[in-house]
Amino acid sequence: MKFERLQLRGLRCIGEASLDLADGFNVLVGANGAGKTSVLEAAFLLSHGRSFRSGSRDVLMQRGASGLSIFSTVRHADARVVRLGLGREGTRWEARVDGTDVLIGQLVRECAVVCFEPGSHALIAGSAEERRRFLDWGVFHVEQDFLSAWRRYQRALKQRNSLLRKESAVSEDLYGPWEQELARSGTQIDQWRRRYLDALLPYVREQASLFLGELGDVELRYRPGWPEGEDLAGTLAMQRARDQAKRHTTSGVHRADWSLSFAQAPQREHLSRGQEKLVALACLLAQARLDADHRGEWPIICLDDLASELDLAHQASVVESLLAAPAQVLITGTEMPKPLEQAPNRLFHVEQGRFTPLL
Ligand SMILES: Nc1ncnc2c1ncn2[C@@H]1O[C@H](COP(=O)(O)OP(=O)(O)OP(=O)(O)O)[C@@H](O)[C@H]1O
Repeated sequence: MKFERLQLRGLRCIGEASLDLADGFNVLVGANGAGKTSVLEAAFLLSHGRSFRSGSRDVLMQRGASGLSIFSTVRHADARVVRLGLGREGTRWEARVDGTDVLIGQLVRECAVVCFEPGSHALIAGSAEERRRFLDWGVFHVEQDFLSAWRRYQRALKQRNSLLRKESAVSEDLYGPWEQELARSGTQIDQWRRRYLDALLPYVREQASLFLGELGDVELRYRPGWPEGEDLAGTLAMQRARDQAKRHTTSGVHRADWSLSFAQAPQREHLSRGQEKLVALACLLAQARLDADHRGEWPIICLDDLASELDLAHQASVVESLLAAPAQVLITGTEMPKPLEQAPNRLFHVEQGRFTPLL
């Protein structure tokens, strides 16, 4: 899939801009603070409904502006075209698909964007929440019922936690239905995640051998969030007294995690900072490839400041693998990335939120 014309208004330093994007590599070059990353942020926002660099969408709105909007047509591999919009007027955020109001969460069904940026190494070095988010994004795209199971799980978790936090004693019977729901939806989510990681492993191996061949073979390990082999309903009932003391649910899929280990770097602490970034990139591109095989088209790939994140040889192998994909890529830099000097499909010079096409 690809963005055709990306139209932005009132986003950070961008007053108004319209970018006609090409099929392959779109390179945005400009000084620090010029507004390059803001374009990637807009692309990501249009697919995920959230920014990759700040928790709140509201900070994206240009200071003093009355509204923010992002529009784009997305052309799919089967030639289907959808028009996506996301914006805020006053205090309300709204999303549209082909002119019809939709929930912001529905945008992700229409358009997939994968983004590698300076914060991406958190996938390896950050909290388990980052890794669960990565995993669930992948599962969501292959398992139709994932979202509804996830919502049922979250609702039951909220209810059980609120029972655990009650000051006065509550009947133990009240826990039963919520624990059964947690076990039912949680066990389903657990199975989907394991299946997804099994499917992802060959893709991770392929990407990792390209970027990190010196580290040897890679394995993925999933930790479910409760003792392996135990039944979740039984664990929850058994741990109720402990959870009451802690005032929250300490076991379940919301506590799961996964990790990678390489033959030559069995623990994360064995990786250099640069290797952490490369592992994160290998995982993101592996997920993009799996997604491409599943839906028959590549997600849109955003690479923020690749030249300062990776050395030249690794930049070249990333570019080479994406040229072969083929994917639409949006890439930023203070200078033209060397491996793209010969052939960017489109080049924009960025200055103070304005975009000048040079190619
Ligand atoms: N809410 C806002 N309103 C107006 N301007 C903002 C707002 N938020 C951020 N900015 C400004 O917008 C610009 C954002 O730039 P962006 O991060 O896109 O730059 P960049 O070209 O990617 O820079 P770098 O190369 O330093 O990463 C910065 O100059 C920042 O000060």
